Amino acid sequence: MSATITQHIENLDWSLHTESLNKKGYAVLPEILSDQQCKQLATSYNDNTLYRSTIDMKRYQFGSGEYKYFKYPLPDIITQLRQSIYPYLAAIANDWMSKLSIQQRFPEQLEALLEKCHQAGQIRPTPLILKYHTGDWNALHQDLYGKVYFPFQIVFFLTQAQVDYTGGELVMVENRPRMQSKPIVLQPDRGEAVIFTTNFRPVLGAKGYYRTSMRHGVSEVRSGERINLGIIFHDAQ
Ligand SMILES: O=C(O)CCC(=O)C(=O)O
Ligand SMILES: [Fe+2]
Repeated sequence: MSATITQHIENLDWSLHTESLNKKGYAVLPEILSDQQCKQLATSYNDNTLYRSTIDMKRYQFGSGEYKYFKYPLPDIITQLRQSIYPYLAAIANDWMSKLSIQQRFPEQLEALLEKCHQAGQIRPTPLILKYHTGDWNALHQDLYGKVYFPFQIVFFLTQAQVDYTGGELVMVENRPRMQSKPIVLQPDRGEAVIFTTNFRPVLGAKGYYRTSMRHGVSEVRSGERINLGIIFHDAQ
């Protein structure tokens, strides 16, 4: 694994990000990717040897825009990010399962989670790269892809808001049982990343922990071109 990415991930303030995930269901990671890395990943959108499929979002009524799923073996940088971030999130995931009295526990290393996916017939890689132009958007959704799913995912911003595009905010909606939903709207800088809840998280109420579920999407891009990298940890059916 590349020392620089692993080191960089180790040096993040994980107690701060853990607190943010526990309190809000998301955390913004500062300056994860360099401008050069963002540029390289964004350019690789056009290299079709890297992908297993291309999705026209309009065709599936997912919104408007296009995305591509990477094939295995993933580009090194994606493998490194996925492997080095996973253990921090697995610890939080297990704490969440225990708070919600759910038996399930997640392994400490990504390889073991992927093994579980494979045993469940989920063998296709899920990291993806998304490209939106003026007028494009992404409907609110969840990325579960099968019985085995990890409660966190990450989206990396490869283009710069107000420079490369306007609009195109990352939108999250938290469904609170018997209450109105909470909207969250973020527009991080290029190189930053947002970790968020894939499905649900524990919230402490008067009678103990209850679940709130989260969906995410992207508001309409008003101008320009917006390219993001999504890292989902479980494989798909
Ligand atoms: O384009 C975005 O910011 C969101 C992409 C997305 O839905 C994902 O990464 O799962
Ligand atoms: Fe998504």
